[in-house]
Amino acid sequence: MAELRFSNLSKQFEGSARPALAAVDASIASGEFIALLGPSGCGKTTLLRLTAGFEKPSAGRISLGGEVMADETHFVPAEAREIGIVFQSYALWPHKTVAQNVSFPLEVRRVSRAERDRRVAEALALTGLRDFAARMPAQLSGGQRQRVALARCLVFEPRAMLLDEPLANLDLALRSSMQEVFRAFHRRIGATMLYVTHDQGEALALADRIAVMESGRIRQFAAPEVLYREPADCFVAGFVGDGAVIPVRATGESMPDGTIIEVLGQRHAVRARCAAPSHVSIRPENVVIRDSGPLRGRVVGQTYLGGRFRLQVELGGETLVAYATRRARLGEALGLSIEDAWAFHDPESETLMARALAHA
Ligand SMILES: Nc1ncnc2c1ncn2[C@@H]1O[C@H](COP(=O)(O)OP(=O)(O)OP(=O)(O)O)[C@@H](O)[C@H]1O
Repeated sequence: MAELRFSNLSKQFEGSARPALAAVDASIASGEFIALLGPSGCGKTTLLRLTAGFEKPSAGRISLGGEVMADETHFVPAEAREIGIVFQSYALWPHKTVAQNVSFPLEVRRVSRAERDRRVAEALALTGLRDFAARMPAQLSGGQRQRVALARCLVFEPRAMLLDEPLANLDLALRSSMQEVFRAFHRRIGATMLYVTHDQGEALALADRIAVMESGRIRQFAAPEVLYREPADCFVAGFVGDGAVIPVRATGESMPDGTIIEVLGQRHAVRARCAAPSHVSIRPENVVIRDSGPLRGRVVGQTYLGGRFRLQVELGGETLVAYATRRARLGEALGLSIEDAWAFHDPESETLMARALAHA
């Protein structure tokens, strides 16, 4: 498996006013599991298709294992890149058995019969399909078909694997069991994986790092817990996870690992990496319900999540999200304090949020 690198990568489709990808820079280490996450039309599939070699970049470079796959002067065609692809639609041959489907990439590569049989058996064992070798795709469930697609991809030992919403066609229960299959599969073979998804739960559960995309750009590329705890801007704070994103006034007073801000009519100590934040991301865990808290809010919405309630609490024209262990009354007044929230500087926020909403 090989390192994958995008340098200043752009794609402008003919007749389109805005670039589908705008100067994307990112490096993916060998063996990393990366999720591309973002709203519809943000450029996820375009980045995957450029990596696969189905499209040519308008500018910039893609390299794999230090070799240039595409730039202004080079273009390695898709079939010569040795990249495996798993589509949402499975794309299996309906008239071939499971074993024949998995064997196909090896036949194309003129691998000997004995070696083919050995590698197909290994790929079927790895994906839990040993007992299904002789079945036809029509005799399989959606999850089993997707495992055939996975086996067919890994059988030729690709340099990287691209997965385009591979679980989007499956029902909720099957999705979570297939997530486990993907995770175990990645642990076993240590493949470099680029996984496109709309579903942030899936991205947070599976990926080593997530690239959050918006309008053809990567807004933040970080581990799931960093995206959640330390979003770089308003778009990421609003798109990943739950909670409120609120403009603040910086006081200029610093403290270890943070600063003091004014928000909701009070001063609050927050975590921050900049001296003058413009916004705060307040996750539900950051809102502590306590009678003695300095803030007073009113419950305007409530959802039972199983084990706890998700409350929407309005104060000062903003709506915070809090978790509670007991049911609240709509309209009930609660004392609150804000603890361990994260503040950041994002001058672009308003334009970005407007753009994202226009796409939603
Ligand atoms: N072949 C094409 N010709 C013209 N425009 C295109 C083409 N393919 C994609 N686009 C445009 O490029 C932008 C990015 O599209 P892309 O399919 O990469 O988004 P996406 O993030 O994968 O969206 P989704 O989650 O809906 O699949 C969109 O504005 C889309 O309309």
